[in-house]
Amino acid sequence: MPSEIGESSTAAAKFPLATANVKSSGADGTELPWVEKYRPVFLDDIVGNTETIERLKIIARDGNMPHVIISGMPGIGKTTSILCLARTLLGENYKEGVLELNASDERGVDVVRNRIKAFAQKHVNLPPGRQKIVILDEADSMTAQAQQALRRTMEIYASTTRFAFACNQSNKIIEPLQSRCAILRYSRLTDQQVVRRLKEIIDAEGVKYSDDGLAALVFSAEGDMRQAVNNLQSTVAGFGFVNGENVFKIVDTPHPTAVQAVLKACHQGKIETALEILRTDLWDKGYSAVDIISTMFRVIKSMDEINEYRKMEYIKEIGFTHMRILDGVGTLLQLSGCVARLARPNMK
Ligand SMILES: Nc1ncnc2c1ncn2[C@@H]1O[C@H](COP(=O)(O)OP(=O)(O)OP(=O)(O)O)[C@@H](O)[C@H]1O
Repeated sequence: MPSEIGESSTAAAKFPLATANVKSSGADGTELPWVEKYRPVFLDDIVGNTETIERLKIIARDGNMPHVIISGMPGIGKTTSILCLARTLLGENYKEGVLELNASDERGVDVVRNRIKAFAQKHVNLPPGRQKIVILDEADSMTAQAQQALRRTMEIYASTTRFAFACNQSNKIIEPLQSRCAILRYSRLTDQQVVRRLKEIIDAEGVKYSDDGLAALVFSAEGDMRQAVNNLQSTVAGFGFVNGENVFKIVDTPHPTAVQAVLKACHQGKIETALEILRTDLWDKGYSAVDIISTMFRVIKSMDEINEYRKMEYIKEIGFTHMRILDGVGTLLQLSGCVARLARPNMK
């Protein structure tokens, strides 16, 4: 079945680089995106979600992989974990033993009926206790009909073929498939985990950086490692030096210091100052209302000078304004109203 072999070789080509053994450029000499260059090769290299990764390591050691669904937000290592697991389980048989299909491939009912079934029927010599693996990335974007068509295939060929689904929302996977799989949920990576990985890459690439640059990368990534690494690479490519200012220029979101200044002024009851900063440092610079309000939400959570009760009140107000903005009223007046309401309880 040449098409399946072709498919898996593309997959194999996607992750050939161990952290300790990195190639710096692609086949045509262009520099690889760092997310690919530093994509973990072994389960040990994956940062975060320790307990779940430990479970995968046990499966990798004992073989007999169950059908699995790995769900969680984007960029936290779901696909990478499955690829590492498949590589550990199948070793040199990876090419013939894996069929990887992602959202860019056609994955309708016909593909399930023909291609996946043909792969499941294909004979591949694997070590004892190992099965072929079908990896369905972004499985939540498969139609319900295509998912239905998988039900029987998964059962009939279970002795020779196992399925691994990666998705953002496991509830978009139909119940019958969920009940056939072990469901592993990945959580957002912590700031420390993102920092750790970024520092490894920074050291390996000899990047010049400052601590506020690192903090800005972590702040803007919100636990998404792919985003953090991409922003790091873009900042290096654009400015050669990673500091807070450069990172926020690259990610094009409001600088948290400006947003913090607005919130501080509100907390001190200085409404004119708050409105002035809102207008000149944020709105006039072209940031959208959604960007400003969502940065407000993230900044306020980390402002220790505000007591918990007041913080909750502020968050409620910011939340209501966020809703109105999402409803379509993203004007300066809307934001100014929010700022006024935040400042009011603190005014004499
Ligand atoms: N936990 C992690 N440890 C180390 N690197 C990671 C981790 N998560 C993501 N990365 C980096 O981000 C890139 C993308 O990760 P991956 O494709 O596994 O994300 P994903 O969770 O499957 O996202 P999506 O839901 O968008 O498919 C990897 O190539 C790797 O460089």
